[in-house]
Amino acid sequence: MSKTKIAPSLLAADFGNLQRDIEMVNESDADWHHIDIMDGVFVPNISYGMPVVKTIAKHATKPLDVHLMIVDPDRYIKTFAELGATHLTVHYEACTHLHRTIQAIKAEGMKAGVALNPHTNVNLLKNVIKDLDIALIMSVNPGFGGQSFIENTYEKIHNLKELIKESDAPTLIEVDGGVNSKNAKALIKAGADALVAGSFIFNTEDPKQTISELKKSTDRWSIFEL
Ligand SMILES: O=C(CO)[C@H](O)[C@H](O)COP(=O)(O)O
Repeated sequence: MSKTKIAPSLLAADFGNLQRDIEMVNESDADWHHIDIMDGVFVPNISYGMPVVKTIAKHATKPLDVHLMIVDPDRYIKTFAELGATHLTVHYEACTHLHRTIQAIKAEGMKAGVALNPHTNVNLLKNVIKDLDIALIMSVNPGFGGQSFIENTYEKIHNLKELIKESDAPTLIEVDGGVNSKNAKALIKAGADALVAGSFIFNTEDPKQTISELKKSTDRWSIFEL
């Protein structure tokens, strides 16, 4: 089993000290910066837009894992590529022509991801799974940080892992929402390859240390214990 990626969600960072928090992630054991874009239409919240992403990209030294919680994401694929996104994830529920959208993301040189809301069945990815670099399972209803983890996520991850294996697809499973040190082991056991965590990391005294402990635990579980 390969090592689990850790992606701190900058939604929970201190925006008055954004550069400091980005540099903390740079220097930490995290693998990716996770960037949540919310439009107030697809989800009932607005996060931040292009000027902030540009600032993040200017200071970040790790891959930029951008999660678009917006309607009609095709309009912004090129823009996010130009801003420096390395991974671009769109929502299944927001795409009428999902196959075309995935190809457009790849054509811009980015890894392509598709996110599923908690109610969306993983089997709906069957016809695109081989094209996907990332399948992101939302373990909360998207729109806000700090929500409680939804328990049926484990079963969804398990079913998605089966689909990936059956299809011989290269897809990583990313989990986002309410992730912490208590549920991380079960998530990896179910098949998660990447964990997004916001409040669990940034609401601690020493976020860098929290990342380090999470990374060490997940490495151990990935390699020795599961
Ligand atoms: O996509 C998101 C919200 O829609 C966030 O990435 C997610 O909620 C992470 O925050 P937390 O770890 O605090 O739950």
